[in-house]
Amino acid sequence: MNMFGLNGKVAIVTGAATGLGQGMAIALAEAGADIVSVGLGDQSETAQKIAAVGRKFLAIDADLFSTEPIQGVIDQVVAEFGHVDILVNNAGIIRRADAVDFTEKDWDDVMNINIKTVFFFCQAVAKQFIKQGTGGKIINIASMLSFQGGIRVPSYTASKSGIMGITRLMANEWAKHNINVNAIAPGYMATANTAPLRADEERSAEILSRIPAGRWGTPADLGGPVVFLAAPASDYVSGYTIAVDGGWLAR
Ligand SMILES: NC(=O)c1ccc[n+]([C@@H]2O[C@H](COP(=O)([O-])OP(=O)(O)OC[C@H]3O[C@@H](n4cnc5c(N)ncnc54)[C@H](O)[C@@H]3O)[C@@H](O)[C@H]2O)c1
Ligand SMILES: O=C(O)C(=O)C[C@H](O)[C@H](O)CO
Repeated sequence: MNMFGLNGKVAIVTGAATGLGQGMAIALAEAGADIVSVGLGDQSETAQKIAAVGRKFLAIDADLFSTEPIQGVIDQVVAEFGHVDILVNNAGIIRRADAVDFTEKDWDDVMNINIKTVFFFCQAVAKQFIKQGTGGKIINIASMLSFQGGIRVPSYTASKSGIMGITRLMANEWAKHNINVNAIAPGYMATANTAPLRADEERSAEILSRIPAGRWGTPADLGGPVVFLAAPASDYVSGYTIAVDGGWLAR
C-alpha cells in the first residue's frame, strides 16, 4: 500500500474555486484523488489545474450559507463516482470590526458558514461513509485563531475555536467506523481572506515580524498536510489540529 497515495479516492473540497481550497484540491489530485469542488464563484481555474494533473473534476454550485444543499451534493457525488472518501471543509468567511461595534449579522453570517454548515456537512458525509462501510477522512480548516484570541474578528475566533472542539468530538464518536476527523490550522496566508491585512502596511509588518519563516503562507503550503490527513499514513491520527503557520505558534 502507498501510505500517501489517493488513487481511486474521491475528495469533496468546499470553497476550492480560490485560495487555500484550490491549493489543497491540486495537492489531493496530485496524490491521485478525483476532486469535487463545492461552492460559489467561477470554478474554471480550479477545473483547469485539476485537468492538468490528469484527475477527474466536478464543480457543484452551492451556497453553504445554508445547510440545505448538503445532502444533494453528496447524492450527486455518489451518483457520479459511486462513493466519497474524503471531505475537506474549507469554505469560510471573515468579518472584521472591534468587539464593541460587532453586529449580530456579522456574528450570524460567520457562524452559519464557518461552523454550522461544517458540522452538518461532516454529519452527512459520515452517514455516507458508514453506509459505504469504507471509513473515510474528514479535514476541517481551522485557524491560528482556534488557539489565540486575535483582534477585531470575534465571530471568526468563536467559529474557528469551535471547529477545533467539534473536530475532537466527531473524531471520538466516529473512530469506531474508521472515520478520521482532523483539522488544519493555517497561519497567516496570502489569500483574499487576508488582503485587508496585507494592504495595511503597519499591520502587515507586525504580522510578518512574528512569523519565523519570514513570509506569509501560500495555498501550496497546505498540500503536504492535507494529503497526509487524507491518506492511509494518518490512519492513527484522530481529533488533532495541525498548525501550518511558518512557526507562528511556536514563537
Ligand atoms: N488566509 C488565511 O490566512 C487563513 C488562515 C486560517 C484559516 N483560513 C481559512 O481558510 C479557508 C479558506 O480561506 P482562503 O484564505 O482561501 O480565502 P478565500 O476567500 O479565497 O476562500 C474562501 C472560499 O470559501 C468560499 N465561500 C465563501 N462563502 C461561501 C458560501 N456561502 N458558500 C460556498 N462557498 C463559500 C469562497 O467562494 C472561497 O472559494 C477559510 O475557512 C478561512 O477561514 C484562512
Ligand atoms: O487576524 C485576522 O484578521 C485574520 O485575518 C486571521 C487570519 O485570516 C487567519 O485565520 C489566521 O490564522
